[in-house]
Amino acid sequence: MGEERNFIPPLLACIAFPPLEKRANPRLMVKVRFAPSPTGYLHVGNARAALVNFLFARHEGGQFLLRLDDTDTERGRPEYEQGIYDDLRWLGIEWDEEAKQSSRAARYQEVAEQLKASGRLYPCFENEDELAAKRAALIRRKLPPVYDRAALSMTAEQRAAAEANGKTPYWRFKLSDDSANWNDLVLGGRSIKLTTVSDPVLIRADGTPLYTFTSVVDDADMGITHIIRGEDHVSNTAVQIDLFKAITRKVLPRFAHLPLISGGDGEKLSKRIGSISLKSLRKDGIEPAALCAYLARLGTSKDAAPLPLAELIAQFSLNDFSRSPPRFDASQLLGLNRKLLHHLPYEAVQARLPEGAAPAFWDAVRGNLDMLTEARRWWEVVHGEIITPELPPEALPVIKAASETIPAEMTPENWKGWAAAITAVTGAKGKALYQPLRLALTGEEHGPEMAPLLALMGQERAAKRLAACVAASAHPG
Ligand SMILES: Nc1ncnc2c1ncn2[C@@H]1O[C@H](COP(=O)(O)OP(=O)(O)OP(=O)(O)O)[C@@H](O)[C@H]1O
Repeated sequence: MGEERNFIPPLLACIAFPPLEKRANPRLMVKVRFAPSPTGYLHVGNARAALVNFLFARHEGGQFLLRLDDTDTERGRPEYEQGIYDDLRWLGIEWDEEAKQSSRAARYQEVAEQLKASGRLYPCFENEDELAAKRAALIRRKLPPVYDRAALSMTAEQRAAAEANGKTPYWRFKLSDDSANWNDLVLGGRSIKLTTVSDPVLIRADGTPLYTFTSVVDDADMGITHIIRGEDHVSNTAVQIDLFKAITRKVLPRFAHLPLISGGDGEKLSKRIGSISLKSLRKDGIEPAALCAYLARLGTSKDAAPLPLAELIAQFSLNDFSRSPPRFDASQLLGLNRKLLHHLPYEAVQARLPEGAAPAFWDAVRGNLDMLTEARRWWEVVHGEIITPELPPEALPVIKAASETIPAEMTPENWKGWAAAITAVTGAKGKALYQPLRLALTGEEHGPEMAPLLALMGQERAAKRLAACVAASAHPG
């Protein structure tokens, strides 16, 4: 883990975090966790949960734990696990500690035995059909479909008889008769009467523990002080608070439930169906810093701004989050990506530019990129080949005059004088002058400023392109 913790993506290498021990006040140590299941590649909703936990931890000088909920052996896969590490590192999210639920089976077993001994975990034998029939009967009587605890009143003989008949019990947690109250740091005050909730199943008939249980045991054991997660977990919270009190005397963690992000069309995101994954955004050329800046402010009262991670940490507050669910807006993310690229120094992108690209190239093109991958196209324009365009007859005099007046050396300063010389020969100005020239020299209608591009392209290449354009336009097809 040592090496992994020190990994800082090149883009963020300029931002130094003080070592944890210098920031932390052990008495008030905040500790949060991001607990994804490796059942698919992280999507933007998961990334937001991870980022908000990370920003909160760093803002408070606390610790950030990455905990893999890897008990779903059917859907979990090693490549998804690797994907989680890769995606978080790509975003610049470092974790201080790592845990895996798959290695904690003995501990879950131990806590389950304690709950059984105290009578809070009881065996049940009803199958799905029997439970569905009970629920339907309650609904017909207009009563809430809460489990009737029939299994709790079984005698030892009845249990033994059920097991002798080949039934294996699964285990429910006996909820208390109280209310679970919490002051949600995003949603506000919440109170849920536990008598309106069914006793949750914590252990399946095959002995494997369920998320509701493992998550509480881990949060208690690992000293989590704040549980920041998506609103999809809010229905678990009342039960988990009761369970937490049953297994430990520790202080309850605080809760913050963030409204879920929906897709561009309002659809629900899911790892399992591969919604807007970080992997695909990375492949599309989105900068991790742009995604962080976008997600840090999504669903908050603040406007998105292309801020570096250190600034997002400094300005972070859970109070900024609104209670309404935000939508993922790809065009806003792209806008931030663009703004961010414009300000990135050469050193931050050098490794991802085409081989041989120097600072002058980056300075010439960066103002014109939506994504860094587009730099390759401009590299071709200045150092490679373009498709020679065919121009309409009225544009030909400009190109011919350009060929005749081309300066012996192509420097950024020569561009204005050259354009004036073409005007003097043809009378063409403004769009009538610049449009055909740009097309003939770059093959593109729009792009970065011509002066630095031409200097990079060089006199010889420019002259060849003008000649080829004259030939192609004079003999179209
Ligand atoms: N659309 C979403 N918006 C914001 N947070 C989300 C969204 N979906 C999941 N999360 C949060 O991401 C974290 C990781 O959750 P989890 O691994 O269960 O993801 P998931 O996408 O719901 O997975 P799956 O599709 O496999 O059920 C949790 O805190 C969860 O609340």
